Amino acid sequence: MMELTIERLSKRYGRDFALRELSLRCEPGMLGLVGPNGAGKTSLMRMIATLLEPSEGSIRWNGQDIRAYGQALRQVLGYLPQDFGVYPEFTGRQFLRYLASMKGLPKSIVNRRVDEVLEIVNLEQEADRKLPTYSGGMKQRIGIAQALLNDPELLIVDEPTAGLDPAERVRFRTLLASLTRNRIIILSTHIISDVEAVASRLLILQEGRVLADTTPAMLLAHAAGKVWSVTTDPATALQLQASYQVSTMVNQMNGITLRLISATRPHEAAVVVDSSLEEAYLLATGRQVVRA
Ligand SMILES: Nc1ncnc2c1ncn2[C@@H]1O[C@H](COP(=O)(O)OP(=O)(O)OP(=O)(O)O)[C@@H](O)[C@H]1O
Repeated sequence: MMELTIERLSKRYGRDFALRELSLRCEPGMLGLVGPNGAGKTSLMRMIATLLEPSEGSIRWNGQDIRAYGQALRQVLGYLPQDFGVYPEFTGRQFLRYLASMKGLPKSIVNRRVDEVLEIVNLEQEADRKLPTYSGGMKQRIGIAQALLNDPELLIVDEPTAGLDPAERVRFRTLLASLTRNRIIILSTHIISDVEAVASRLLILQEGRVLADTTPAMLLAHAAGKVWSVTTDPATALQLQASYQVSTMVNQMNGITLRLISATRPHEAAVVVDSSLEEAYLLATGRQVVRA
């Protein structure tokens, strides 16, 4: 059995809620946790990882309160925090061996398991280099490697692609996609394309509340017919930008092409286009734009 159940979970700092009455039931697959900075993603993940005490509510793993698991939770949980620091004096391999013993892996299997996780994250070639010589993407892959040492059933990854270049992001995404079988992965990001192809479910948080509990397909379906493209002169483009949510604006030979989000036709020359997931997300989270 693999089931994470969260009921009416809240986190308060003084009078401010970082998270407010969140309820959620997760089964194997990837849950993309998306929302702007400050939405409450890190607070939620730290509470699931038992690093932060909830103000109210419960988190259960297979029916049992996670705090009751104590040390046994280390067998189940893998966590890559947002501010994952590495020890400069270690090589990748030494670092993983060190963490493996910290996590209580039996001595007899440490070396073998470290080799296995190095292979999973494709860092065998670089394993004997010192960590400060790693690129941002390689550091994040070492971060995933350490989270995988215990082959966790619940893997929590907080904003792993921040600071990575596009090629490293794609590579990291592919790596995570390969890990979704037989485990629950919770991945937080404010870059929707990070979870687009891999998340079976999207939880959109805003100001500590669940704005939508949905799937990429459902989010896209909701945006159908509401994304438009129009090519126009610079003055009209500026007017449209002031009145609508604009997702892209590209200078062309014959004017400026805008993609914008609107329930009704925003301009007589506008045509409906297929929505990207990012546009569907903008639609779901966007503030109501007051028409000029
Ligand atoms: N230790 C703290 N003391 C006071 N307020 C806090 C503390 N930690 C977080 N908060 C507040 O709680 C809210 C949610 O923060 P949280 O870090 O969970 O959001 P987030 O979605 O992970 O954002 P980010 O992507 O920036 O980490 C924010 O308004 C934040 O300022």
